[in-house]
Amino acid sequence: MCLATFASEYRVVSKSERAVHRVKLNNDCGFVVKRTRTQPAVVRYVRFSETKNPELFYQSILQLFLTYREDGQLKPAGFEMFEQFYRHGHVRLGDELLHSVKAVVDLNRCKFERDADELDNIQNSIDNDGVLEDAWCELCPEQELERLECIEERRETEQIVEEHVDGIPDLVVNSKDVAHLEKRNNVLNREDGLALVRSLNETQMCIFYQVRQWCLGRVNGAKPDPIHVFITGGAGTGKSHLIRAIQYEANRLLQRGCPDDICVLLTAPTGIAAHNLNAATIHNAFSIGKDVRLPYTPLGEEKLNSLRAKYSSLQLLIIDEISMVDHKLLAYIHGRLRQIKQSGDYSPFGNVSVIAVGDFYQLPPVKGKALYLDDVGVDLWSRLFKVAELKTIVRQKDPVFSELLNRVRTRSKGTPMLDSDIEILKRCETGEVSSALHIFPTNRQVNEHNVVQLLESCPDYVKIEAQDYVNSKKT
Ligand SMILES: Nc1ncnc2c1ncn2[C@@H]1O[C@H](COP(=O)(O)OP(=O)(O)OP(=O)(O)O)[C@@H](O)[C@H]1O
Repeated sequence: MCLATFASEYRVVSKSERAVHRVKLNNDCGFVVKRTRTQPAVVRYVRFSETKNPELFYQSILQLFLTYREDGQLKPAGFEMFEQFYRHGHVRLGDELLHSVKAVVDLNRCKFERDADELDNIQNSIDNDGVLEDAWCELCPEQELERLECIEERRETEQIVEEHVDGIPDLVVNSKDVAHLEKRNNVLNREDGLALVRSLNETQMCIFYQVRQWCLGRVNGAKPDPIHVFITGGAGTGKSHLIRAIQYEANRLLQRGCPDDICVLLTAPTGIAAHNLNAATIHNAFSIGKDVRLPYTPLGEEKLNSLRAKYSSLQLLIIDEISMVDHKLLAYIHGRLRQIKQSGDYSPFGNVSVIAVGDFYQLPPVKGKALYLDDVGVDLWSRLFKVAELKTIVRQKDPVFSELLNRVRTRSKGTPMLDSDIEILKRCETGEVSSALHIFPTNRQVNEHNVVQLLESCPDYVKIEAQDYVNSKKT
């Protein structure tokens, strides 16, 4: 056996130790015993550099991995260098056959030197470039970030505990009377946030991670280009669910330590859409009037200053229900962000990243043209935004019904519906009068339904005739 095998499988027995199966060494050199462990022991030995000290390198590997009895056998007559013997020599082993020295050494060596080449490369790069100060951060930025966050969170908790121990009288006596915490209602706690992220399906997760990667790039100072993503998909494919997860994660990553900074802004074009998402309307968020006209009218200094202060940290804008945003409104968002961010060039949206979410099969803009129809002026939509599509309907568990909904969604006006689809929809009719939300195709039907509902819920109504008038432009 070679020296490395011997060192890993046997151990020297001290004189006083009475090991049962000890083996006596020749020339009165003491005793050894086979180790009882199932895995060979790790052997530590000096590693010489093959390029810098070739002679020592080859001598050491021959000593460790070739079977020999005397030192002279490692460089027999006829070989001037250990390397020569390693490469061209032959030895006769216990099986009486002639073996190449290289084959024997390499075979034994690979049992002990796993990943040795990688380790050599690392050692070389450390020798040449020195130790990287933040190596872990480069290798695995996400884990490093989370580690730093954990440290930060722990420090904060420790601080709070310390303050509590010191005992601030007002807070200790009756905290309810003297202080209250204001909860920001669109901020999830870590547990709920993680649960939300874990609930995403594969496609949602893929988009989520792309945005997360961008956020990490920003936080790590890599200055990635702004992203422009259009997340689309039919009703119930989980668009809003996904943006809630994105909003949570992007806020968590970008908002480094200042909870009041607005780094991620969630908006929607209409009040109802904004209310449902706990978001701001686009008009309100950017001080945009009701009737926007092009060319763009810049915002006055006073309002601009307050928006600059409010959005100084803004890095990501999310616009839900993008199907209701028209070209003019998008141009105004671009204009406002350019003014707020003082980008000084024509970079879209003042270099703020934008995630637009919606479904062009759903409601179009109240006035103006939908974004997928031809652009006016600068192209802020079709060439800029990358499309990410969610296809699986998660709102419905029944796959047959989901497919039906998808067919209804993409059906053009003249195409008849499948008989089987009509039959399934008819089966859903219960005939019951219900207070559930009703959807009608025309305003007239909506008004009729609303009046009926109103009279039912409030029979003692009083009718007051409205008097409408128009302000005279002269006065
Ligand atoms: N990955 C998921 N796993 C389980 N449920 C999900 C998932 N994604 C979304 N949901 C749920 O499916 C329902 C529909 O999702 P969501 O409202 O986000 O869809 P949407 O695409 O925004 O629909 P719409 O276009 O009608 O607004 C919600 O109740 C949501 O909680």
